[in-house]
Amino acid sequence: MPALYSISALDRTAQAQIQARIDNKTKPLGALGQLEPLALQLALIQQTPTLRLSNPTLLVFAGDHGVAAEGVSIAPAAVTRQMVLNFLAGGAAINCFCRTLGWQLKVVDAGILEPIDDPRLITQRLGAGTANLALESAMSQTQCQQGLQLGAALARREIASGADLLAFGEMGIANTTSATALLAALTGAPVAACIGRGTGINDTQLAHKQALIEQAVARVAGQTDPQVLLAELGGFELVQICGAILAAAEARVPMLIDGFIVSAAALVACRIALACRDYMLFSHGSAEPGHARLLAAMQAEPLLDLGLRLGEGTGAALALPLLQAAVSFYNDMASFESAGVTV
Ligand SMILES: Cc1cc2ncn([C@H]3O[C@H](COP(=O)(O)O)[C@@H](O)[C@H]3O)c2cc1C
Ligand SMILES: O=C(O)c1cccnc1
Repeated sequence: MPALYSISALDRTAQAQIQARIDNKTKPLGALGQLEPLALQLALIQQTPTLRLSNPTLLVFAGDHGVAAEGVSIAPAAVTRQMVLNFLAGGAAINCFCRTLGWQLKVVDAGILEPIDDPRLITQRLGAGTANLALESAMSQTQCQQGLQLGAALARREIASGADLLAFGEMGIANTTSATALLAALTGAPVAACIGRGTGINDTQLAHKQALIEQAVARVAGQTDPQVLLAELGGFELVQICGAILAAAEARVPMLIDGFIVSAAALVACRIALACRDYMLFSHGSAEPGHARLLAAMQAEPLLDLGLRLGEGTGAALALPLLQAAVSFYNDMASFESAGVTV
């Protein structure tokens, strides 16, 4: 049973008025570049004269992948759990960026191999890792449905406790294999045009990864239902991110989409309910080659191009100051009239 989401496209009635406010700021027309459409989108989402971005929340979802046993990553599946412990200890790249930004990180066990008993971890496990997607469905439709609901419920709780922006990150060894399979299956692009080296695998591993993804995509040939494809090819972290995205869009809360993996979950969400695209902001272009294709499928223009290929929500964290800058210029920058500047 597909979930029903009540997601409305943006109300664009005030668009001309918002654009006029941006154009009347004391600067040449368009001179704030990409920050201008960013402010416009935030203003259309929030529909308030003063924009608010005081409580951004980053949720990092972790899950394990059965296909990792095929050696498609530089690391074994056990590294997912080790990295979750690293997140909890504050030692990962994303922890450093969050500290720099004064941003709180929340970590979710969506289904890593072995549970971790730590009250700081949000535990909503769908299982002990997925099945090998090359051979069989990664998870059941029931698990997928449950994952969408768990992700959505978490997003709703965060929003109810004041989050005014949600950002998503992920950790899951081999999840570029899952994300690539989803990209190929959802867009019909050949696997060879979607694939990349993820964590940095060698040529032999890359060839094997491609053969496995081709096998997975062939296994689901003819299937177009995004939720079915998500269960077949996804991961527990991807499913929960997808549910969280749908819930954020339903609540009209803006969200920051990170790199290749989170973008794959975002594309699934768009295929489930196209209107959720209106609430998405894209942090960066990943060095993972398929990311450009994912972004194109969502007509998305990322903010940063730093050659990142890490995930964890690192790009989303780095883009947050740009969102804050867009909000501050929209709220506080003088207009030509108020400043008495005549051009
Ligand atoms: C130590 C380490 C830290 C990471 N942090 C994020 N990823 C990233 O790499 C993984 C995806 O790439 P692949 O499909 O090649 O495994 C994900 O866990 C992603 O978050 C990491 C990977 C490793 C090894
Ligand atoms: O862009 C990403 O999200 C990414 C790329 C490579 C490896 N892990 C994540």
